Amino acid sequence: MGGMDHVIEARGLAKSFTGAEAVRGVDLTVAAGEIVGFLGPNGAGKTTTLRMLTTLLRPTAGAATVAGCDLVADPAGVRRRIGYVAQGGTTNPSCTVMRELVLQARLYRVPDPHERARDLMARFGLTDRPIGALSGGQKRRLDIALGIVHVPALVFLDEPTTGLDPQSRAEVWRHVRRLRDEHGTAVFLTTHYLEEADALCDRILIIDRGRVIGEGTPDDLKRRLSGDIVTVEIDGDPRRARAALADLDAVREVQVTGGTLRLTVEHGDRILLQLTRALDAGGVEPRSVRLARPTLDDVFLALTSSEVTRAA
Ligand SMILES: Nc1ncnc2c1ncn2[C@@H]1O[C@H](COP(=O)(O)OP(=O)(O)OP(=O)(O)O)[C@@H](O)[C@H]1O
Repeated sequence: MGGMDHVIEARGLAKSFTGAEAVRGVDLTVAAGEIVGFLGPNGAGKTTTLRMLTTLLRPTAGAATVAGCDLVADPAGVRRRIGYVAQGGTTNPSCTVMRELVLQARLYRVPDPHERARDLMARFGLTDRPIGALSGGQKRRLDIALGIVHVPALVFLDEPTTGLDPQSRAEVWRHVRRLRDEHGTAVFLTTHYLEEADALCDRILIIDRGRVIGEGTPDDLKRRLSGDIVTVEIDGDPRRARAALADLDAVREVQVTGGTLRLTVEHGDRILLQLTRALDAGGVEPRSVRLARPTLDDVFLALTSSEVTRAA
């Protein structure tokens, strides 16, 4: 670990406010070009962690390297090298899109501010209008364009699609993916939408009560929870079906309800054929076989509510 392959490396990052430990020792790494989502219930410590990583809040303990600079020793270096898109943005409604982009480009000493502004407008599908006249989705796209005007290797997005309709949300996701795919930009984002984390993120960190309690790709997290669920409907004797499946290692659990078998399996996509062959061999004809994965909502609820039980 370490070196230029990681744009964030944090160890034991903590923040106490008088009377409250908001973040209690967070370790995290983000690789170059990675899209990482930070999820957690209200008050979990997401914003506090994000504010520490973007130098807006000084950690009480711990250390981090962000975009190659030491967070505590060189906050100005971190600020120059990262992009930060705050919740709700900070733009002036009477200013126009072009002017705002040019100003931001000048602020970051981008070589040709007008050229850069035009390029970003084309890329984010924006025309030059007063910012106050933009739709919610266009405004968010402008916020992101402003955050990356200086081509940072890492951009922080705080709840990038909160309040947007599904279509505008999908549009923002498409732009975030393009940032990564075309420019290798790493993205660290907070979100309350599990569907967003699932669709957009390479990796997810789940934080609760100031600690990271789960981490992995969306698929890893779902698999770790309970495996996949295969539902098999049969016409004949369910006992016969159960016996036919008894020798399959990948089947962890079988529940029978009438003519329906609900199997908990490892890697459902890989064993579907094996499963139907075993049924064939046992002389059982399935009427239907369906594969379903647990959703990220299931994972999130299981992790955060088990934490509550443990603490109680
Ligand atoms: N300036 C502050 N002074 C005192 N306590 C604070 C301060 N900022 C945050 N906290 C507390 O720290 C904890 C974590 O807050 P934080 O805003 O980081 O959570 P969050 O995960 O971002 O929540 P949300 O999803 O609601 O935005 C909360 O209990 C909050 O009340």
